[in-house]
Amino acid sequence: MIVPGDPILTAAQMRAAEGRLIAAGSSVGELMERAGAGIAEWVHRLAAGSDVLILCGPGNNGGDGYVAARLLAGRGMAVRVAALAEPRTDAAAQARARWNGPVEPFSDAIAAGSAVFVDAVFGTGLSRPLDPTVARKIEALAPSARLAIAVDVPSFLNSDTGENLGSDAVTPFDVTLALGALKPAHVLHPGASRCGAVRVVDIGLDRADIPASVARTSTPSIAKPQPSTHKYSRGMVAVVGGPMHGASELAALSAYRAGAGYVLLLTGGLPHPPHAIVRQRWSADALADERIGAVVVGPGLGRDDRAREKLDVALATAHPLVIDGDALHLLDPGRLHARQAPTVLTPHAGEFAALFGEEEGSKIVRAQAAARRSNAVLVFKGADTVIASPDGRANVLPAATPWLSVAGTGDVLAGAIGAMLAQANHAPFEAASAGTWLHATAANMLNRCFLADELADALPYALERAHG
Ligand SMILES: NC(=O)C1=CN([C@@H]2O[C@H](COP(=O)(O)OP(=O)(O)OC[C@H]3O[C@@H](n4cnc5c(N)ncnc54)[C@H](O)[C@@H]3O)[C@@H](O)[C@H]2O)[C@H](O)CC1
Ligand SMILES: [K+]
Repeated sequence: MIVPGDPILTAAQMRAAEGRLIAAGSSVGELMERAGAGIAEWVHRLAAGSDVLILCGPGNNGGDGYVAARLLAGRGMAVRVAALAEPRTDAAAQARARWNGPVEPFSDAIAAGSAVFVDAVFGTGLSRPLDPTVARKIEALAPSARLAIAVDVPSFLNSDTGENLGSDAVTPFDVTLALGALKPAHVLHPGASRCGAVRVVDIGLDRADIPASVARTSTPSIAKPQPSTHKYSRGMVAVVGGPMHGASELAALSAYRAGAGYVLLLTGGLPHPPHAIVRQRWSADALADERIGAVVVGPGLGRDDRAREKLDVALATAHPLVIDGDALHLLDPGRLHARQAPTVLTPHAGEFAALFGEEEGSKIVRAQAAARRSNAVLVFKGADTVIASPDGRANVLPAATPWLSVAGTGDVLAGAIGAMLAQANHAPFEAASAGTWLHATAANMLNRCFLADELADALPYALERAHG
């Protein structure tokens, strides 16, 4: 149900892919020519005749810049080139030698500025924090230009993590031209918000030859109900409630809005709208119904002994399980290995750190490690969301609308994932990815101040898009 999205490669994976192309007969110079040609094409199109300033660094990112400069000048554009340092790779030195125009000192170019600014200072090779004066200069040029374009990644970003290794300026680029494939910096916070629109430039990497285990989430393919469909085949979701009724109500509503056929809310109480939610009191055998396709536990559960008992019952069932909110605070993730049915955990950064510690590495790497350790699918939430499977696959959903920062949206996410997980033909990683996509897409469609209830109500419109 998840259509493979654009692959996301680390610097080491990019180097390995480049190495395979070179082993098959290409040279670094040829790859750089392709990269430079792709950049020149985009800059030519976007600059619409304006003059262009290209800042080149010492490595192959700078080499791409020299190639683009030569090709743009060849197309009659006014191009200036400035260098931070002399080329340090053979390919970059050759690219510079083929650039016939002058190379200005870095500081002079900064002072003069230009209508279109192309940042080819550092790419995937940035290995340590940038000299702050250099970082500040790059970041000063971006807002002063009519258009700021980054080659591969904005030069102050750690390509593998999306961390800012420069100054704290937040001015984004307008466009980032990712060479060959996306990098984590294009999808992970804060890098993603500095990149502007990201376009992938083809440099001849064969899609079949590059790792696809980490990808940007694409639109899932979710089947519409068919004439033979009945409420249980659409999925029965049981939401285990607790003292905070609103949270479990939201999860239950959301499960229906994301397409579930039957939603059981285990809180008891008098009937009240929406009447479609079947309310029952909690009992130790409340989850015994074999028709239950997924259980959601955590929203509004509380953290007392009674909550712990309910979580224990849910863990002991053979139902797929979404563990969210309060239940994450009660959980020992080591226990999940004993479960036969799949488990999805939905922590935000604080809950993630409490469960798995503050480990090194990008959000993708940390989510992958936690998924392996706990034998669960991880939905590591935040401005960006990483969905990781114990088998090593990961999907990244770049930042959705910041209007999501309101109470109850996490409960809506848990319910949407529950609905996806409850359908018999949905595997857990795909279900978690699809639920996360529906949630973000509904929020992006609203894209204004909303209540979590309204977000749940918008899910059917996102679902419609996923029907193709
Ligand atoms: N991989 C591919 O398939 C292709 C990549 N291309 C482009 O090449 C860059 C990566 O090139 P690389 O030479 O490895 O790295 P950089 O250009 O990013 O710079 C490395 C250079 O800079 C020095 N350095 C690193 N950090 C710092 C720092 N903080 N301050 C000062 N200097 C620093 C480092 O020592 C090196 O000397 C990739 O992004 C693409 O743009 C190809 O052109 C096409 C194929
Ligand atoms: K760059």
